[in-house]
Amino acid sequence: MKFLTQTEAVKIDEELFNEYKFSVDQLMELAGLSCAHAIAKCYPADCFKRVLVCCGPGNNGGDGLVCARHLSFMKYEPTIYYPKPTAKPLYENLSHQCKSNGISFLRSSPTLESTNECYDLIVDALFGFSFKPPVRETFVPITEILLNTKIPIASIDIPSGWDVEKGKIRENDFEPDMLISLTAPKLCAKMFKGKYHYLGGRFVPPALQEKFQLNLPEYHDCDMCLKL
Ligand SMILES: NC(=O)C1=CN([C@@H]2O[C@H](COP(=O)(O)OP(=O)(O)OC[C@H]3O[C@@H](n4cnc5c(N)ncnc54)[C@H](O)[C@@H]3O)[C@@H](O)[C@H]2O)[C@H](O)CC1
Ligand SMILES: [K+]
Repeated sequence: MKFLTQTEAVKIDEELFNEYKFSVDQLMELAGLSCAHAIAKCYPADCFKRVLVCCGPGNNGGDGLVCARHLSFMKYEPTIYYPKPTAKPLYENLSHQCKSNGISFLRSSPTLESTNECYDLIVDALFGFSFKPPVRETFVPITEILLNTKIPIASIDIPSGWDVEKGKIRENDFEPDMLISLTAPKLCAKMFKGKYHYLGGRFVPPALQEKFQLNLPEYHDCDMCLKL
């Protein structure tokens, strides 16, 4: 299986939109749904009910909003922390759908103590493959919580803050318990040492897989995600 550079990840994304005519909403829905499925396989709702979903300003954050909505249908109780909501219809609609499904949004940053006390699992949907270090000020408190909490963290696509290609290179980069690589793993995933690595985003057309020589393993039956 191929591990993608940042440029390859961006190129595949562009081809899905431009050549294959997917809309971002379509892919985000499938990506977020596959993350919820992978999480449900590893952290059952009866033990990991209270989930803090941390969402960033880009599409990784959008995946998080979709994931939170699906988790709420799977007997979890998600809470969303979305410190920099993006003023675009896509994100506003996703937020609205979460609220309409009874999911609450935190008004201010949680503390390490409140996080440890109130949640059983954290979903990291802060940054994906377009992240450029260093982490900007708004997101510093939450990344410090991710670094110091003992609650398991499931990262969507990239552990937020990691270099997309070189991985965990900074002292304060946190170590997630789970990584769900979307489309194909990025190079940083080679450094992942957590318990569960899943592949999600079962939407890559065979011709595109071939063109980028992704060499993806086969998904089973009707599964949305695959344990790597
Ligand atoms: N093809 C696929 O597999 C799909 C993947 N999806 C998800 O989309 C992300 C990539 O999304 P993108 O919008 O390009 O970027 P990010 O979410 O990674 O982040 C951009 C966002 O973050 C801000 N930002 C960047 N660096 C920093 C920083 N140092 N500090 C603070 N903020 C930062 C930037 O300004 C933007 O606002 C991919 O990983 C998947 O998760 C799609 O959902 C479906 C298709
Ligand atoms: K992430």
